[in-house]
Amino acid sequence: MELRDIMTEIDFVVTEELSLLEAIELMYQKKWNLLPVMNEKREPVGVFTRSCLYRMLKEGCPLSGPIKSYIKRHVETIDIHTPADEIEARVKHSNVGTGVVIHKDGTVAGILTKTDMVMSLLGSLSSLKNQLETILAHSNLGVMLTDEERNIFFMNPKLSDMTGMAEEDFIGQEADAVFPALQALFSGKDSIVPCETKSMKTVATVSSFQSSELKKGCIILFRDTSEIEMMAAELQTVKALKKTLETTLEYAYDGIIMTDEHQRIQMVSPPFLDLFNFQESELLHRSVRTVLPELHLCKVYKTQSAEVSDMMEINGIKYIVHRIPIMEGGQVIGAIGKVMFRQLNEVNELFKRLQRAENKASYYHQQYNQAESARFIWDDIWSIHPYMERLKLSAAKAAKGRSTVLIRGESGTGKELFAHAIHNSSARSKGKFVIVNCAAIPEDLLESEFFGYEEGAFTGARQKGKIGKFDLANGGTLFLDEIGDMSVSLQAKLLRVLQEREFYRVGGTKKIHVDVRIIAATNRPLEEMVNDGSFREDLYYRLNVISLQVPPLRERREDIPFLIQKLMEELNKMLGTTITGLDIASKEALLRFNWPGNVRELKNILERAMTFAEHGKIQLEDLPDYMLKTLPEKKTDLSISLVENAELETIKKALLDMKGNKAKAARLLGISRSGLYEKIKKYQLH
Ligand SMILES: Nc1ncnc2c1ncn2[C@@H]1O[C@H](COP(=O)(O)OP(=O)(O)OP(=O)(O)O)[C@@H](O)[C@H]1O
Repeated sequence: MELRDIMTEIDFVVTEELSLLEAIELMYQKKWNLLPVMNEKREPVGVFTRSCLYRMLKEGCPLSGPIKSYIKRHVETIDIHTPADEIEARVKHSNVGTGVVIHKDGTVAGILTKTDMVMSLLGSLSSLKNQLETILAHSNLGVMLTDEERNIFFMNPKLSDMTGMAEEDFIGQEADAVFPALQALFSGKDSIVPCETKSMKTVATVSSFQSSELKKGCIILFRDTSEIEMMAAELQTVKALKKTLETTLEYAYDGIIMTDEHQRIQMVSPPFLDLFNFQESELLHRSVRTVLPELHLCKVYKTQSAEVSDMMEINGIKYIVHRIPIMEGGQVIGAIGKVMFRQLNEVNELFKRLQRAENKASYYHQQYNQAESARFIWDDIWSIHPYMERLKLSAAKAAKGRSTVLIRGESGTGKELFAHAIHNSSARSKGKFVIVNCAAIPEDLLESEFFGYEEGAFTGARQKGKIGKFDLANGGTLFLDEIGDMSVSLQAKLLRVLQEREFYRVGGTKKIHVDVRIIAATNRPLEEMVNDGSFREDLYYRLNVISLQVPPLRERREDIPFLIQKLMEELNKMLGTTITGLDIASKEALLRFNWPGNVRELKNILERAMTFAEHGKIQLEDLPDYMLKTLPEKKTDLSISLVENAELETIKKALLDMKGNKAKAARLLGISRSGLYEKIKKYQLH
């Protein structure tokens, strides 16, 4: 097209006197984009464009008066020698501020351009384009642009990665031919579609664009779903972990509290809430320092190290607390507080039990070390009962001689104690005190236990031989406990040794002479056994040279309080306890009980009660059921008044303090001896 053709479409207007307003009106009326500008000789000097007008309006140019001066300032002429076709091209493609200057003869004088305007517009457009390109290049979304016909004209590097194809392979292609899945997007059926690409799974979304400046078309975004799947899986794991943690906290035996890096409470276990009587809402997201200062959890935020097994006291109750910081990258990002409370008593109890067991073990160890030597003396036989005191005196006298002693009495009355004390106060006290429990050794071993055996006496027997108890006790005392339980045949052998003071070892031929003192004990009715033939009469007479009868506890009830006191002192040492006494009810129960097992039973019951006692004193509930159930009824004729009761207690105490000495007790009480005897009779204190 000739330039002339362009210009012929435009009416030439004399603009010398043209006001701006008129120029605008003219351009709008004629729908012109260009307004040729003529000089006074009606020669065209330039072209005025709509954008020039807009700019003038924006800059606040007066709406009247000639525009020539403005044109002179803002419109410039380019080189006249510019080739016509280039000028034509530039005119055609120019949007703003460009015009053609035509000479009177119709030849082109040059191009008028608003260079500064065009350049700045182009400059900002290109920097915007650069920015867009950078964003698209680094985006982790695949981006594809299509024109109105859905032909691809752009794709970013990420989409090349996703598809494994170069940009050139796509450009110009129809998008839905390359990705058939996109048809559903273009048709509006789906707003998001899965799209299999070569290297990964993606989903695609589409949105259309339309601009007067740009072409119409679509933007298609491809998103890598493996990332989303990974995030979803991670989220799932986090959710599962949270649930596990919540369940653990719910069933944790201890009180547990967790805080974040700002010391705000994030989680609390139900036992913790129970313990401090809180609702969860009162603690969650609040500062642990404010709501639970006594926990001192903030310490670990400073020290950054765990504090394990600290003792804490809240409202007078002791707890064990662990404070543990949660660290990440050398920073405290939270803390855990663990309060142990329920186990504390159990731990204490276990600890106490362990201590008792240890004490007991060392006690027995001590006793074991003392075996084969008599451990007890007269002072170890605790009693205030006059009969017992007399018995001890008689036994002490008997100890001085060489005669055999037979100690009779119910089980647990202290017969063995007497045997020890007799040995210890005898001339043989430096010799061994050897105990044989005739009821505990199997019948067929009893003989070898007594007399020992020679080397090689039995096949399979210990080749070295064995020394018997008689041998062992040579020069000392042999205590034959439970003598009534010995077989008749062995009774004969024993009798022979007692008579001849000599014996043969099992399998031996050599006579062995011994100097042994025999003390025997039994709770069996030997006389009846002699009558029915189960105990040899001659042995009975041989043993029954000096006979001591130890009375059962129920026949010497005055001894009970004294024994309780002494046994408790001993047991406190042995068990490591600090029990100070008994309450009235339990004391009364112990006094009333019949004690079939005598002192041994009393000792066992006290040991058990002291183990269970929790308040420093034994109470009724600490005594065994079997005992409480078998308590004899209170004697009605003994029902006494409060005053009498006080009197009875005072007399008992006086007797106890004076170790049963009635004369001293009467003096202590300030009454006559006969007066005391009367009271003893009245209160059946025998
Ligand atoms: N008077 C006492 N003083 C101190 N402890 C006593 C007294 N009487 C008995 N005991 C204690 O009672 C327990 C039983 O005593 P012991 O073994 O001497 O009785 P026993 O009559 O020999 O019994 P068994 O006939 O069953 O052998 C022992 O622990 C002993 O220390």
